[in-house]
Amino acid sequence: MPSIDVCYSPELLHLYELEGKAVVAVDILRATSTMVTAFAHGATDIIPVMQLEECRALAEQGCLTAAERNGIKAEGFDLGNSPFAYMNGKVQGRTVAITTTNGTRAIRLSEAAEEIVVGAFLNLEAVAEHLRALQLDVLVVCAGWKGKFNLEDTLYAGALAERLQGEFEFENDATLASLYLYHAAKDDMVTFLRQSSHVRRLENLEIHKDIEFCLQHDTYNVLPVWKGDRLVDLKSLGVREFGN
Ligand SMILES: O=C(O)[C@H](CS(=O)(=O)O)OP(=O)(O)O
Ligand SMILES: [Mg+2]
Repeated sequence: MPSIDVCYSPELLHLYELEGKAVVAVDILRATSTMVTAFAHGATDIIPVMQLEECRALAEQGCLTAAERNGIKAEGFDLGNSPFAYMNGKVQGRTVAITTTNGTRAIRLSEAAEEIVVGAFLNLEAVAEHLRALQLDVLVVCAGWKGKFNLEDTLYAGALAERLQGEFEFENDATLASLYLYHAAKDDMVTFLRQSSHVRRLENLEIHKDIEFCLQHDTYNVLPVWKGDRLVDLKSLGVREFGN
């Protein structure tokens, strides 16, 4: 039986073997939720990069550029990190180059893995289905916040563990702890997260709508995976609700 484990921060990745594993990179608020939304609304591919300058330079290759630092859209870029900015047709048929505070870092630091999948509550079942078919050991890599633990990515790890329970062995207590937290939170995650650091940090930025949206389960049948130097959607393009 394959296993599932959870790494609470990209800074802890040196403790884990990535070779031969499937990494699920997650940054619920908001980078990976936004990437999933971008694919659901027609983005052809996404290039996650770590630095603002690297991202800016990709405009010359015809990319739409998206950048966020500390919750705010960085100046001079086409888009920020709100999923709602990706729903208006702007990304249809386009390559999006994106850099965010935490999420793009989690993806790029996982490149030694056999497979990198981008996870969010929005595409939870699409990722679970893919992992069942792959039969590789899984490591959920939480983006956290600036190297530290966060609650929302841990809840996602718990939700994925719940979907895979019985089919994947729980590698250690990190998976179990994530699952217990998810059980405590799942009936009302918005309230559960009210005291969390991200929600408190960004409460003045009026992103409550974003938070509620990013906590919705199974909205999109989208499966972003790392291919070469970018993310592509294995389920291909277009706006689809789950099950269609
Ligand atoms: O835009 C976000 O939600 C966060 C901002 S912050 O780092 O929590 O201030 O960035 P992300 O890379 O999506 O975690
Ligand atoms: Mg985050």
